[in-house]
Amino acid sequence: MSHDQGAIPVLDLSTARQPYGTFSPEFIEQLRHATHDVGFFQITGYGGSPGQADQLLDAVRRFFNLPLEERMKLDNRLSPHFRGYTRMGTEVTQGRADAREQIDYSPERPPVSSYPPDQPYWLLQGPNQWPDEAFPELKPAAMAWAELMSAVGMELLRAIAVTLQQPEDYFDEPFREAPAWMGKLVHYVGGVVKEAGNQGVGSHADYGFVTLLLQDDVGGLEVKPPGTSEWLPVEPLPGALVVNLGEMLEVATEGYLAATIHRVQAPPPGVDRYSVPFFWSPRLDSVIQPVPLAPELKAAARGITDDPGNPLLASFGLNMLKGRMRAHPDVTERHYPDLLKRS
Ligand SMILES: O=C(O)CCC(=O)C(=O)O
Ligand SMILES: [Fe+2]
Repeated sequence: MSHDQGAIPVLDLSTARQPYGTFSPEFIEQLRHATHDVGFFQITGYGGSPGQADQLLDAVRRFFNLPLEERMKLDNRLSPHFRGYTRMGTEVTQGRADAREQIDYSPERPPVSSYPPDQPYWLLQGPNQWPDEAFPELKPAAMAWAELMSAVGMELLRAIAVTLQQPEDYFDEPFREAPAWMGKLVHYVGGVVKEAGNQGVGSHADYGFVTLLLQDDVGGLEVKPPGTSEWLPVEPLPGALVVNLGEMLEVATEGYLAATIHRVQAPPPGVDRYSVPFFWSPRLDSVIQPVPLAPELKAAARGITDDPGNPLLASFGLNMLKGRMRAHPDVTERHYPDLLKRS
């Protein structure tokens, strides 16, 4: 059963499969509508331990309440892998500061010391930065969330493969062994970052396959469904995750599935908003091949976004690196001035 919120579908992931294991045709039809026609939706019934989501949001809130001096020990400018703490108002989207601070984290893997010049994305691999002394509970909570979200991301992608009339394991291969997911712990403020104005985070699409977003009850997230020009607010729904489609699905399907354009309005002055987006993403060296679409799906494909300011790349690693460099020009300038010239 779905309980849609106005135009925004709400799907119960616990009903996705039938008792004997295959996806339920009813769920697949709801998902096809949600992904192709609307472009984003919310899911409930995604599992996790009781209270896990609320406890994580609470931990995120407590981290951002630590003295700035403690947060700065994780300064992302110290990380050549774009990991750690981004100070308030220093991330850039659409050329403008965002009214948020955040921790970015990904799988803990050893840094790659040398790589071919055409594979610069290996620089994204490496260790995270955590407040081990000031707040030791944050890392296990964030990593447990990433483990849960990886399972949810894989399950959703299997269902999406079925909506595309493919076998359910169609997208499994690029995620094998070393998926390059990324999690963010985010704090938005109102009235603090003057240059940001009302931009919590500017209009963008995410660069992976699917994004699973946990948000508190403040609101401010808005999306633009494919082929429309109006922003729709995504009201917080307790117990649900918001799902966005990323650029890799647009590339793979020639736009039958469009990457969801979204933004966040900064909260009113004095109000704080917390969220935890999780980007379910494949290996850095994966190159996404076109899905062999049946004629009726091909006929409904809208083509790939042709934005000279944001060319979509079939190489996931290059697509992610492009996004990371653009969002964090200070990290890029400090560690990769040559790459900056090349791009
Ligand atoms: O915080 C949110 O609601 C969305 C954040 C987002 O879109 C992002 O970080 O990519
Ligand atoms: Fe996003």
